[in-house]
Amino acid sequence: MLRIAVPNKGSLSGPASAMLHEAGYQQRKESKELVLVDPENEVEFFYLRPRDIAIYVSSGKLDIGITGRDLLLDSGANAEEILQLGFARSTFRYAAKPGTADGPADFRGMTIATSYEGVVAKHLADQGIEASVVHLDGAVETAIELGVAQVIADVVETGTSLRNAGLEIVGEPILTSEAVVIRRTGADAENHQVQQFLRRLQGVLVARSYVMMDYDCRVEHLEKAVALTPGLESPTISPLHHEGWVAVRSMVEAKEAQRIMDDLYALGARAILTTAIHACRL
Ligand SMILES: Nc1ncnc2c1ncn2[C@@H]1O[C@H](COP(=O)(O)OP(=O)(O)OP(=O)(O)O)[C@@H](O)[C@H]1O
Ligand SMILES: O=P(O)(O)OC[C@H]1O[C@H](OP(=O)(O)OP(=O)(O)O)[C@H](O)[C@@H]1O
Ligand SMILES: [Mg+2]
Repeated sequence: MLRIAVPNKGSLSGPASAMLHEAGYQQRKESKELVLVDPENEVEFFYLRPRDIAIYVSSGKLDIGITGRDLLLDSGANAEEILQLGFARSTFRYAAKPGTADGPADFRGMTIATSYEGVVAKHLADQGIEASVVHLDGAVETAIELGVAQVIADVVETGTSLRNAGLEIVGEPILTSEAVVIRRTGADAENHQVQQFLRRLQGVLVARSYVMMDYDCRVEHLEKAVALTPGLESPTISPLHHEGWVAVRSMVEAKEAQRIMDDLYALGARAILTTAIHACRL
């Protein structure tokens, strides 16, 4: 049975469970459930604090886990990313009151508040900056107003939290993060169950970002049309009863679909349809 760690709270929890559900796995119905066995898929899910997941996975007690790249790096655990999942995207950045610092070099002697001590201590050490780091569990933006620190290092998505606290970003992003699947570093890459699990999640990622496009076009326009819709492998071309016309079927990126439909129409293609993909194995 494959043993998988899933975030039980916070920004990662809902989207992770939704993705697993979309991939055909059973998911817990109550947020208090800590373990769920899915016998049909031979998988056991452990709902754990996102911050603890890399530690469980690196210990070898669980085969794989879903967590944030920033949490993985902060933990220092012996685990590695094997798939990027595209949700809980964020950057991790320094921020301070305007006029405090132009860049990290100005942090010398200052105190930096963060929930990600591991990441911050390493970043400062790599740059040779001596500053104090104070650990806070959350709502780090308030630390400056309350005089606990002059600088914070925190997760930034829209920047709303920083703006509301009257803070501005200092320097370049320390890292960019998203939800990732992790396994213990050096674990058997060929493990059949893990490979199957990853293929299912990859199927969800493709189904979410691609649509199937069908259209009819004149044979003499086919080359140009196919250049617009090359597909992942190659488009399917079928003859039409109407001579001189073919039907084309190809996967296209959902965010490009409307532009491609306009371009195909301008080329003379007609009956241009897109349909959602519900599941897929590439
Ligand atoms: N506003 C956000 N937008 C996108 N990703 C976020 C956001 N806040 C946190 N994350 C990401 O979620 C993960 C942190 O999960 P965690 O559950 O610890 O934090 P949280 O969502 O802030 O919940 P909590 O309220 O428990 O602090 C990290 O990978 C982080 O980058
Ligand atoms: O740039 P934004 O879109 O504002 O998002 C970033 C904020 O979201 C998270 O906070 P959360 O609400 O989880 O509270 P926390 O600080 O207690 O973790 C994160 O810690 C930032 O504070
Ligand atoms: Mg948070």
